[in-house]
Amino acid sequence: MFYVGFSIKANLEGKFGGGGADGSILAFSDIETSFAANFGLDFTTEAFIPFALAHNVSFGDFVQFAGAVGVSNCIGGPRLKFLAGRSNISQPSPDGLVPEPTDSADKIFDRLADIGFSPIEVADLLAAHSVSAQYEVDTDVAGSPFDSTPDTFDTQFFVESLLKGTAFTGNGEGGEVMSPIPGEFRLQSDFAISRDSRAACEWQSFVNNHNAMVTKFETVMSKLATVGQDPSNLVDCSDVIPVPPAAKVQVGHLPPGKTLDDVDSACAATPFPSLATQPGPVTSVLPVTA
Ligand code: HEM
Repeated sequence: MFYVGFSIKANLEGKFGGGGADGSILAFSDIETSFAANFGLDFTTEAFIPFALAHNVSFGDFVQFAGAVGVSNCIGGPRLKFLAGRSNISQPSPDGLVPEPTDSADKIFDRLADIGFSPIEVADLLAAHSVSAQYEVDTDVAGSPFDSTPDTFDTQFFVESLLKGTAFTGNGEGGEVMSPIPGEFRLQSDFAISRDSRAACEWQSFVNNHNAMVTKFETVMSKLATVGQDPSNLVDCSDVIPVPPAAKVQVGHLPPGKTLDDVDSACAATPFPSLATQPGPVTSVLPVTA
């Protein structure tokens, strides 16, 4: 839900490449929620639009405000910067700008480079999947989360995404690959990025460093929130964003039953850190209720 339709390349070529973080997904929700990559976001846009209108806030500001408040509710979450003052005039984004779970790492890195993000920054952004679940990739297992602690903004997503996959949680279609824990859903895109040499060391660096993960996420989210905008025209209203509950742990753990042998080490420069295995029986992960 944080994505922005924008293309530096198209804009340079004189074509409309999307207005960036301009709230066009709310202004033109009927058009943009019909794009395959935005499937299911109609529930969110329907909920957001009346709030933004009732409080006379631009759609672009409202999307960023809702995202910042949303993640601030998560234990260990970031306190995202919130800049206000985006214009409420936008055009519908072109289709095809939002990455899909079936995309290769090359395709995603090219797409994100076209809005100004490096592969390392893509890894930083994907901390968002620490508090995420899927509802639309496989509706039969709606709510299956991307890590075993979807209510906590912790490093488990980075740990568990590097474990060898053993079984499908869903039907294995639409961008699902095998996950290491029953009930956990793994996107092919996360699998590919976590093991790609351009992002793998950044990805691995977070497994035992919660603060670095949060700080880097805050930085890249500031950038994402102003794609297509001139930040000097916006006013810093970050004081209105709540302070998230503090993280309980800095270092991730291997889930019960897993050892370092189950890790796909993908960073050539540094060995995977020696994480403890959580004691107890092997469990499965329950779906998140929306
Ligand atoms: C880089 C490529 C990315 C791909 C291919 C991707 C793909 C996906 C997919 C397929 C889902 C499940 C949607 C559903 O079935 O309901 C999802 C969920 C989510 N993603 Fe991403 N994502 C990417 C990057 C990001 C980024 C950069 C952010 C934020 C900074 C983000 C935030 C989220 C959130 C918050 C959810 C959970 C939505 C919910 O719980 O309803 N994703 N992502």
